[in-house]
Amino acid sequence: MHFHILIGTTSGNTEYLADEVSKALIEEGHQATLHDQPSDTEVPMKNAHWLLCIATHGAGEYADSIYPFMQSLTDNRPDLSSIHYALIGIGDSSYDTFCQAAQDADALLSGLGARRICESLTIDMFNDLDPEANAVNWLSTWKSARSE
Ligand SMILES: Cc1cc2nc3c(=O)[nH]c(=O)nc-3n(C[C@H](O)[C@H](O)[C@H](O)COP(=O)(O)O)c2cc1C
Repeated sequence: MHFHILIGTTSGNTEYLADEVSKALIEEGHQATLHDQPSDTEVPMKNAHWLLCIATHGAGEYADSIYPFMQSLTDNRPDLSSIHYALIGIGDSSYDTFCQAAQDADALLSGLGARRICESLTIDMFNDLDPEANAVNWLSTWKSARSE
């Protein structure tokens, strides 16, 4: 299966995490394409599996690299009914707006018809000692949801 990994990062932590997830998928024989500046000309907008890895910045805002893509979805409202997605939110629980961007992305995508296939993972950079390992472990949740 081919997975498109959409990265929302400002300072690079999420890119590192997405790389580790991508390696784990490839080791299992899947294809993975990393989109470090997602755009609707490059990310397949039909019949695709997306894994969004999104950090929250500002006061609950999308991280810089994915902000334009999310804005484009908000403005253009494409039909995403053939998209399956899963979501890893990255944030810091010392902020009131903990992982707000991932929650907003979830609401936006489901409102455009995309189907989330498993519970999202929330990574707390304040407390989580090994975020990359947590994300790779969580992949098994996603994989078992796909096989149902
Ligand atoms: C200026 C700034 C604002 C932040 N705002 C939030 C926030 O509102 N909510 C949250 O959960 N985390 C917030 N964070 C924490 C980041 O999500 C966390 O540091 C994350 O690892 C950044 O990922 P990145 O390196 O991929 O950009 C903020 C971090 C910074 C530096």
